[in-house]
Amino acid sequence: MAKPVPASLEREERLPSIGFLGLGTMGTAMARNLLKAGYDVTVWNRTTSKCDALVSEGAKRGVTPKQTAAACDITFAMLADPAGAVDVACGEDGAVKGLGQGKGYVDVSTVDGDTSKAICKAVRASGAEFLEAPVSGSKKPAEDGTLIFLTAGDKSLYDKAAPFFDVMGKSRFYLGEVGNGAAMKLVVNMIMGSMMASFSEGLTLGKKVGLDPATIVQVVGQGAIAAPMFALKGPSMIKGSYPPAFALKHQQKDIRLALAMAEDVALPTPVAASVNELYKRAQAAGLGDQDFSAIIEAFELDPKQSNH
Ligand SMILES: NC(=O)C1=CN([C@@H]2O[C@H](COP(=O)(O)OP(=O)(O)OC[C@H]3O[C@@H](n4cnc5c(N)ncnc54)[C@H](OP(=O)(O)O)[C@@H]3O)[C@@H](O)[C@H]2O)C=CC1
Ligand SMILES: O=CCCC(=O)O
Repeated sequence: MAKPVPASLEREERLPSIGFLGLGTMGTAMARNLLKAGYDVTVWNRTTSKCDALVSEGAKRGVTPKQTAAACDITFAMLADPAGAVDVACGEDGAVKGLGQGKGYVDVSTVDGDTSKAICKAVRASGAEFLEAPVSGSKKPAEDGTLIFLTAGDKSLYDKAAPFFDVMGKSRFYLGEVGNGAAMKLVVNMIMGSMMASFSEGLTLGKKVGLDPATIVQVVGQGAIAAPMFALKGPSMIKGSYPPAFALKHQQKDIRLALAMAEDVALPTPVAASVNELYKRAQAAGLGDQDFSAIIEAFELDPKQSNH
């Protein structure tokens, strides 16, 4: 559901032009909401055909991240992982080469703090401002404009980007220094990945001892451990169906980054460490592009099995 046209649009003042780099599951939905809100949006994706739909809906087509950033006031980036985020920001035709004084770069990818700080350094060296803003919420919240933005970095850019966050999301947090947004996101996803693994383990045990998995989902949904995630994913999990909203490979990346963050502060994380082994086992069995709820399959896989 598109949000109402911002009041500033009705005053016909020049609105900031927006670049959006990375049109995967999340980026496409987020950029579409900015377009629907009436903003001037230029999109770019490594696989260029993924831009076609939004261009047909009125977006401009960016040629490279550099050209896109040069043409826009504020550029968002929504990439798979640290390598992708660095490639797009700092690579051969990276966005940083198109940035400069008066421009802003908002990286909404889920990466580690060190990656975020490295991109921030390169962006600020161009004279532009930087904000990390990873999001909580998956495909449907991205489509519905109900994401939660976990931001950190240049406060003045946070203030400039606030109307865009409010089009794409339901809430936003400003967490101070660069790295704090990444840390908050990794903490939340470490918890979420462990919750999903525990839910999967319980469903598998219940099935083994003869319980009806659908009834387990119902009972869980009515008690103290009820969670929207279990209600959303449970019915398809028990049918062995895992339509990708949040790919298992990205959840494993997030847990891997969270474990590294814990290592940096010498904190033992036995739960996440064991859960990570399950995600790695599922990924080795070829489930990486399935939804992260496919983790349930890991309990019945041969630990030595690998499809790679
Ligand atoms: N899906 C979800 O529920 C959520 C995901 N996230 C995070 O958001 C980010 C994006 O997730 P999602 O949209 O699901 O991921 P997708 O896998 O759907 O999309 C990944 C995007 O990154 C691009 N990409 C990857 N590597 C590179 C590279 N080296 N150079 C240029 N572009 C690259 C892909 O381009 P191409 O199309 O060419 O492959 C694609 O546009 C991830 O960090 C994820 O952890 C955060 C919250 C929720
Ligand atoms: O990083 C993606 C997690 C998905 C969600 O927050 O529901």
